[in-house]
Amino acid sequence: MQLRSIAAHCRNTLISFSRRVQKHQEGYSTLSTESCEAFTLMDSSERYCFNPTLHWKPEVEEYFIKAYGADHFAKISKALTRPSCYSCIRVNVLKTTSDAVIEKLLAMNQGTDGGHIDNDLIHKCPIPGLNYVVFVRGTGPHEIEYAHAPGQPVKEVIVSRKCAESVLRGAQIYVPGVLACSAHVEKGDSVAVSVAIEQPQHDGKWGTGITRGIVLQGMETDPQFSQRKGLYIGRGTAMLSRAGTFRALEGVAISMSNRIYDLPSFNNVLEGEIFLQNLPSIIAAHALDPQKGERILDMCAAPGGKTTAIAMLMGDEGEVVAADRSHNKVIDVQNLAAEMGLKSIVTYKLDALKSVARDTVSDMTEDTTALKSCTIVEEKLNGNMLHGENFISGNGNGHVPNIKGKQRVKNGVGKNHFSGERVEKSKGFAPNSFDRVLLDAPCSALGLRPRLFVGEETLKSLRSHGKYQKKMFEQAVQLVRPGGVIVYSTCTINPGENEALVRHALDTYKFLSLAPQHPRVGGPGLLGRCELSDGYVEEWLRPGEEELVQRFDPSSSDTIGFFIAKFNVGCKDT
Ligand SMILES: C[S@@+](CC[C@H](N)C(=O)[O-])C[C@H]1O[C@@H](n2cnc3c(N)ncnc32)[C@H](O)[C@@H]1O
Repeated sequence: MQLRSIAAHCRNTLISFSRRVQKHQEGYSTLSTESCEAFTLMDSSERYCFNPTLHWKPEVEEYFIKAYGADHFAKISKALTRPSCYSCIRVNVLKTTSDAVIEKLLAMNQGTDGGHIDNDLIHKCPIPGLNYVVFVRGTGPHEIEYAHAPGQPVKEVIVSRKCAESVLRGAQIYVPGVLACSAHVEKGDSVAVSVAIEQPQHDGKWGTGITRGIVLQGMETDPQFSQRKGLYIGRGTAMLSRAGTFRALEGVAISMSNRIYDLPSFNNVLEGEIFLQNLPSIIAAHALDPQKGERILDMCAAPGGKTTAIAMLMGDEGEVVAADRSHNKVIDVQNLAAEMGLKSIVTYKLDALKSVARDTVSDMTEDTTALKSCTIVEEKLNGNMLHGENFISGNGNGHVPNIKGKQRVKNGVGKNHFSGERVEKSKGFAPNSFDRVLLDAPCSALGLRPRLFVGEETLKSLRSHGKYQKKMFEQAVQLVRPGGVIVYSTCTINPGENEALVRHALDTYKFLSLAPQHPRVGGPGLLGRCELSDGYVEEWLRPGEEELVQRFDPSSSDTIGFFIAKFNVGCKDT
């Protein structure tokens, strides 16, 4: 009962925050989705809006409609095309406080790309225990004239879909993102910016039909004209001429001055003190409930958002083992840990499918961490809880993870143990050697927003994510000690990667049970099962289980689509 009221409070808080924010928006010259559509109908040839539609493969649409119902899925689909209108900043409380960060951001009075931050737009997260998280509100959608001035010929630029997705999140337009441009665009010209979204082509493949560098003819005479309707993302100033843009290999091509969605960007702002992170990701770290002195595994860690959140929650005392299969991404984790001044993070390059050391005995002789972890587990099982410093100091000899490539020298790298040139490869870890494991699984990412194209997703590709995740989960189950915890999370709305994984886990590993999560902000999971026309059956949650998982729904509050399940690990002999 108490849990339910806290959950309701948290959900209401998030929703009321969204509403407050909507109200706030009304003070600006903004346009709701509905009025935007009406506006398009009244449209003169010079005025456009941003109102894209996601086109799903029919088989995928059928599946999601079975899961959510047609209306709900249409709302989710529409919400995914818009950016979330607040930036969520996790403050590094080991270095500073949210009050100090708010003060500094207000003193700067802008994000890096010029978006203004004023008092009304910045709030501490009201969810109990999360007041170290700061929300900065963006604005939009705004009504922006397509033409620079009434009656003037419009100079236009079309950018790639990936470029537009970043621009909608606050980025500038870089040279590689520009696909097409009007003739005679010179440096300093004001240009209208639209996005080209993949459409089915004559050969059956998806494409934009645009050859990079083509000249836009302008308005109705242009073959791409109809494709730009409803896909206008704002105006900017050309930083290069047309010829310069298509000659250059890098650099800013268009500096955006008027955006349909205006979100502050925090690139290079307060490095080490803040980290931009979606709220559900922060909540996933809380759900893991890491304790000081514990040994935690983050199996798919890069770029390190949750790893560093976990280390921070542990007060940087204990050991957070961060693994990823990509060498360069492991370096990203190292850099982030160094930047945030976190000493408890140890990084490895490791395929999560091979996380359990195959020959535990011989590997332990090669891997001092594995050897040490066995001792730790034994001592823990004997009731001898060790402290974080013990873990770290024992880790020093020959186990110094290193930074390769860009080294950030800000924020006291000297205090950190990342100082050399290598990425350590791991041969896997001993069974039962972690207190807690986070599997933030690679997934279809169908919860990330804004997303302007999903046409490449098939039922087959969605199902293959589910298979891959089950294999990784099997490794997680072996690595966590009896009495430990596994948190599984994804950033997708696909039940096949969420509820179906939970069903599989509970049915396969009888010693696992779903555990309550704190805080509880997301909604319930999906109950029942789904049978598709190809005969494929997917089992989801059973009554009583739905309130134990967290499902973040982009159509019901201003969030990315996300899913979190927490498992308690019982005695594995049963
Ligand atoms: C969802 S992202 C993780 C995000 C990260 N947890 C964070 O919060 O910053 C998934 C990560 O899994 C990694 N990955 C994909 N397949 C993997 C595998 N077989 N083994 C280890 N890592 C893998 C990818 O490189 C990617 O960095």
